[in-house]
Amino acid sequence: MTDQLISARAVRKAYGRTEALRGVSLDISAGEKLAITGPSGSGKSTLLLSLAGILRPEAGEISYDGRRLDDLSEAERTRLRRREFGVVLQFGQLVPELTAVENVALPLMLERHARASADRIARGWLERLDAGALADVVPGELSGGEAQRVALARALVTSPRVIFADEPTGALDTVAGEQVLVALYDAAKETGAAIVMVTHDNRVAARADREVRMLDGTIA
Ligand SMILES: Nc1ncnc2c1ncn2[C@@H]1O[C@H](COP(=O)(O)OP(=O)(O)OP(=O)(O)O)[C@@H](O)[C@H]1O
Repeated sequence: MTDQLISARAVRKAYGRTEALRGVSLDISAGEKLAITGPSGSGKSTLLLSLAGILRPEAGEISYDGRRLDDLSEAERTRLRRREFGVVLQFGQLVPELTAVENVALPLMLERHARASADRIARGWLERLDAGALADVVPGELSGGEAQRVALARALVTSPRVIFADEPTGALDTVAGEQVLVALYDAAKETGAAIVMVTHDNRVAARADREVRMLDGTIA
C-alpha cells in the first residue's frame, strides 16, 4: 500500500551521448503541488515528459497509481495519459486551425464524447479561466496570455488527476503569467489534481508544496 500517485525509481534517459537523466528517484502524492527547478539543460523537461509517460526512459521504473508505465502497451499508456493527465507546455501548442473552444474540446472528442456535450464542457472551462469570450477565436489571434489560458483549459477539461506543466508561464509577462498561475492553482484546488511544474521562476516555485532541484541529470 502506498499513497504515492507517481513513483520514479533510478530513471535514466539519454539522447545519443547526452545523459539527460542519470538515475532520478522521486515520489509524488495525490494532490501535491511540486515544482521542478534547476539550471538550463539539467534535465527538467526530460523528467517531466518521462513522468507523464510521453518519453520512455531506458532504465529505471515509473509507476502511476501502482501500475508500471512500462508494463502498459502504447495504446494503454495513451489512454491513461488522456484520462488521467493534463499537459501544458511553454507555448501552449494549440492546434492553429481550430478555434479556442474546439481546442479545449479536443481531449473530450478523442475520448468519444458527443460533440454537444464536449462543446458545453469546454466552454465551461474557458469561462472559469476568464476566457469565455475567446471561445470562437483561432489561436493566431490570441495574445500569449490568452493562448496559455486556453491551453490550460484544454489541460483541465478532462479533470485530470495530474497536471504536468513545463514552464507554463515562461513566454508571458509577469501579469499574464501570474493570472495563468492563479487559474492553474485554483483549478487544481477545486479538482484535487496534483501539479508537477517545471519552472525557473523562484516565485512560482515558492507557491508549490515542495521543490526539487535538478542538477546534471540528478536531483540535487
Ligand atoms: N530531443 C533531444 N535531443 C537531443 N538532446 C536533447 C533533447 N532534449 C533534450 N536534450 C538534452 O538533454 C539535456 C537535458 O535537457 P532538458 O530539456 O531535459 O533540460 P531542461 O533542464 O529542461 O533545460 P531548459 O531549462 O533549458 O529547458 C540537455 O543537455 C539537452 O540539450
